[in-house]
This record gives sequence, C-alpha cells and structure tokens, in this order.
Amino acid sequence: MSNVPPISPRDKAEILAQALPYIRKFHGKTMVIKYGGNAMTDPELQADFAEDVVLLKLVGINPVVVHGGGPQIETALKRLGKTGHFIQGMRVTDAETMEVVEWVLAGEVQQDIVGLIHQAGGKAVGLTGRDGGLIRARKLKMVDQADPSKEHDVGQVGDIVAIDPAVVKALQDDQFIPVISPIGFGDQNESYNINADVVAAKLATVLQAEKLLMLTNIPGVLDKQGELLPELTMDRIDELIADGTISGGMLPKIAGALDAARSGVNSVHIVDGRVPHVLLLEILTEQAFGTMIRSA
Ligand SMILES: Nc1ncnc2c1ncn2[C@@H]1O[C@H](COP(=O)(O)OP(=O)(O)O)[C@@H](O)[C@H]1O
Ligand SMILES: CC(=O)N[C@@H](CCC(=O)OP(=O)(O)O)C(=O)O
Repeated sequence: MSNVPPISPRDKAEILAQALPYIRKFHGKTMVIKYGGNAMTDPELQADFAEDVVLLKLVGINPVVVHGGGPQIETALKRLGKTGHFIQGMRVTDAETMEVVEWVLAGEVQQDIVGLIHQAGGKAVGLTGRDGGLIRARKLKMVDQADPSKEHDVGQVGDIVAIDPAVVKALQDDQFIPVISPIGFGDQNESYNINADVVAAKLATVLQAEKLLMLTNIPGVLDKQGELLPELTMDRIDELIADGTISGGMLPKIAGALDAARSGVNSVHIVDGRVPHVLLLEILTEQAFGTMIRSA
C-alpha cells in the first residue's frame, strides 16, 4: 500500500467524471456477475467486490450475482474424507456430495456474500434455483469431448431445462440485489448441482443482460504460451479446445460465455477477480480487461 503514489484531488475528480458516460449508458441495465470460488478467497478482495456491487446498484445499474464455490466445496469434502473428481470441468456428484454442495453453496458461500453486501450498504437476497422456481433442471447427459459415442455418468449434475426469472425481476424492482447459488430442482423435487458459469450464462441470456462478467483467478483465457487472448470468437475457441489449450474449469466457462454472446448478451468478458475493484474498472471506465467473447 505504502508504495502506491497518492492521487491528486484533480486526478480523483477526473476519474470520477470519466464514469459519467458509462453510468448514463448502463442506467437501468442488468449485469450478470459470475463470482467464481477461486476469485473469493481473499477477504479484502471480497469486501471490494461487495462495495463495487453496491455502487453499481446505487448508480442505477442492476447487478445480479451468481456465485460459485468449487474450492470451498473441495475443502468441505476433504473434511469428510472425500476427494472431488471432475470430468470435463463438472464435479461428479453422488448423493452425499450433493448434500455437501447444497450446504456449502447455499448455507455458507451465498450467506457470506449476502453479509458482505449488507456491510457495504446494499440489500442482498440469497436464492437457490429452487426459490420462485428459478432453475428447473434434469440430469446432465455428458458426451465425451473427444469421442462423441461415449457418455460419462456424472451423477446429480444438472442440465438447465428452464429458467423462470420472475423472482429475480421482482427483487430487482424492489432494489434488492439477488445472490444466486447454482442449484436446480427436477421433476421429482430432486436437487441438481449445476456449474455456476452455466447458470450465469443462461440467466444473462434469459434476462437479456447488457453484460455478463465472469470473475475468476486468472487474467482471462490464455494461449499455449500463457499469453492473454483479449478477444475470442467461436472458430478460435473450437481450435483452442481441440488442441487442449482450453481445458478443465475453463471449458464450461467458455461454453457458457459463447452461448450468452450468441444469444444477445451485448458484452461477455472473462476477467481477473484478483484485480481490486475489477467490476468498477470494467464497467465504468474505458479500460478493457480479460478476454472478451464475441458471437462471430
Ligand atoms: N486456456 C486457458 N486459459 C486460462 N485458464 C485455463 C485455460 N485452460 C484451463 N484453464 C483453467 O481454468 C481455470 C478457471 O476455471 P475454474 O477453476 O473453474 O475457475 P472459477 O472457480 O473461477 O470458475 C483456471 O484457473 C485455469 O486453471
Ligand atoms: C457441476 C459442478 O461442477 N458444479 C460446481 C458448482 C460450483 C461452481 O461452479 O464453482 P466455481 O465457479 O467456483 O467453479 C462444483 O460442484 O464445483
């Protein structure tokens, strides 16, 4: 902190004034913010995140937070002597793992975020996909990426059947900030564990959000040499998946991002949640961050 040169009052005023055209442009617009489990490990950054969300709301933008919690689920499973196992970026979810997922996401992570937003002066409401019938799901049929004739059984991992955004809209209208855990429900009232990137992308599409921002623990999508790719289109994404450059947790993220971009979400970005106040910087300044996913 002490190495950062002080900003003069004039520079501070200029920075604030720069935000004006963005505030005007985005007033009344919805922004879906995916807050990844890997981006929420530092308490100071978590407080910055909550302040940014509150500030966005106060200037008339409608933030909707969808949170993850992969590392937090992993810690809880370890305490029970279980090891997490992923196939193509999805956690293989048996009945016991499902219980842990619900307890960690809805009980712990979501409530921490809700609390931080309250501390920052905002009004947040935590929801799972069950609340208001928000996320209807069924068991995901996972086709092998390399060999489409092969299928993987990933247990209670959900594929989204439908999103009913009524509860989100009602909360927004009453000036609340929705904080959503990626848990869906099925026809028999069973629970499904859904990747948070997939939920954020689908919700952004259904709400016709202006932006979808996915906060993670990496500067964006990187090429084979580890260099940041500032922009990506579908063809390039296909190549990067085929040659193994994009793998693991980046697979559902990029698939969701591309889906949202192609379904009318104006701008979709994968950004580094470790940059303090990255939300304000990305939304209210001219600076570009991370990787922007383009529809074509
Ligand atoms: N080409 C790539 N560029 C950047 N990250 C990648 C790439 N391929 C795989 N990854 C992995 O994807 C991870 C991000 O996904 P994930 O761990 O699910 O994050 P989050 O919890 O934020 O959703 C990165 O930390 C990195 O390990
Ligand atoms: C099916 C599946 O993989 N679900 C995820 C849900 C949480 C999540 O997506 O968290 P991050 O955004 O932090 O990765 C999981 O169990 O880890």
